[in-house]
Amino acid sequence: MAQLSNHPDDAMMSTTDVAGLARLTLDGQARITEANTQAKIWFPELVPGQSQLCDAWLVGQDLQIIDRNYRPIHLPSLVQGELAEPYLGLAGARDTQWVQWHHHRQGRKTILTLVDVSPLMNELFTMQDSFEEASIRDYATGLYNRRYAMERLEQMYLHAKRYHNPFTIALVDVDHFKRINDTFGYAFGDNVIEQLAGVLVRSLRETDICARYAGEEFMVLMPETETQEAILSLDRLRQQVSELKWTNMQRPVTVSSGVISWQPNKSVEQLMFLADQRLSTAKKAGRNQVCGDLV
Ligand SMILES: Nc1nc2c(ncn2[C@@H]2O[C@H](COP(=O)(O)OP(=O)(O)OP(=O)(O)O)[C@@H](O)[C@H]2O)c(=O)[nH]1
Repeated sequence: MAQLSNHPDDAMMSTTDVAGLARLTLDGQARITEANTQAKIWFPELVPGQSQLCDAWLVGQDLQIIDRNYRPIHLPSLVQGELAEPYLGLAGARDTQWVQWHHHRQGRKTILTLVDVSPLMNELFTMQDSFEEASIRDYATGLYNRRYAMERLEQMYLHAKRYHNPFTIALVDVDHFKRINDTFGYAFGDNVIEQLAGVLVRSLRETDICARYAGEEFMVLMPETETQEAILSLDRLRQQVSELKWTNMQRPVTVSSGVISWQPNKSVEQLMFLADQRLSTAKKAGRNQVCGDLV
C-alpha cells in the first residue's frame, strides 16, 4: 500500500499515482499542462493543454481556495509564486465537497495536489453542530437552558416592540418539591423533573420554547399567544401533570404557573418580575393552579 510522506517535496513526487490524490500541473498562466487520473475524474472538463484554471472556474465548482486563516486565495497569486511555500489550505463549502490542497512551485510550473477531506470535514461540522446544540440545552431534561430562553425572550421582546406581535411568558414550578425529595429521595425528584419536562414539551405547541429555568422551575415562551389562550394551555398542562401516576407515590405531583403577556410599557425585567409575582400568587392561593393577568 502506498505510504504518504509528510514532507511536501516527497509528497509531490509520490502523489501522481496514489489513490485519492489529484495532481494538476499549471504553467505561469494557470494553464493545465498535466493532470493525473484522479484529477481527470474530479474535474473532467479540465483538459490538459487546453484548459486554464481561473477564479471563475472555482466559483462555478462552488469551491473557494482559502488559506489556513480562512482568507480566500486568488489563483493568480498562486501561479505567480506570490504565496509562501509550501502552502496548505482547504477548498469547499459547507455541505459540499472539501478538498485539502497543497501547492508547490517547480521553476515556472505550479503543482497543485488535492485530496478529498469531505468525510473529515463533515464529521467536524457534525461535532460542531452537536456542541452548539448542547450549549443551549439543559443536560438532564433536554429542554432549552435558561441562558438560551432569556436570549429568545430578548429577541421576542424586540420583535413585539417593533411589530406588536403578542407573546406570553409562563413560569411553571413544581409544588412542594422539597417534600418529594425529602420523602422519596433526590433521585426520584430528578426523575419527576425529567418526566415533567416531557409532559411540558408534549402538551404545549411546537413553536413554544420550553426551558428549565432553575431546579424545579420551568419557563415557557409562547409566541403569538395572548393571555387567555396561554392560561388555557397552562391549565391543560396542569391537569395532565396532576393525572400522572407515580410508582411508590400515591399523592399526585402538581404544578403552579404564573403567566404574563407582553405589554408595550414593560421591560423584560418587569415582565419576568410580574410572571414571578403571579407564580407566588398561585402558590399562596393553594398551588395546583395558574395565575395570569387578565388586564
Ligand atoms: N431532585 C432535585 N431536586 C432539586 C433540583 N433542583 C432543586 N431541587 C430541590 O427542589 C426543592 C425546592 O424547594 P422549595 O424552593 O422550598 O420549593 P417547594 O418545596 O417546591 O415549595 P413550593 O414551590 O412553595 O411549592 C429544594 O429542596 C431543592 O433542593 C434538582 O435538579 N433535582
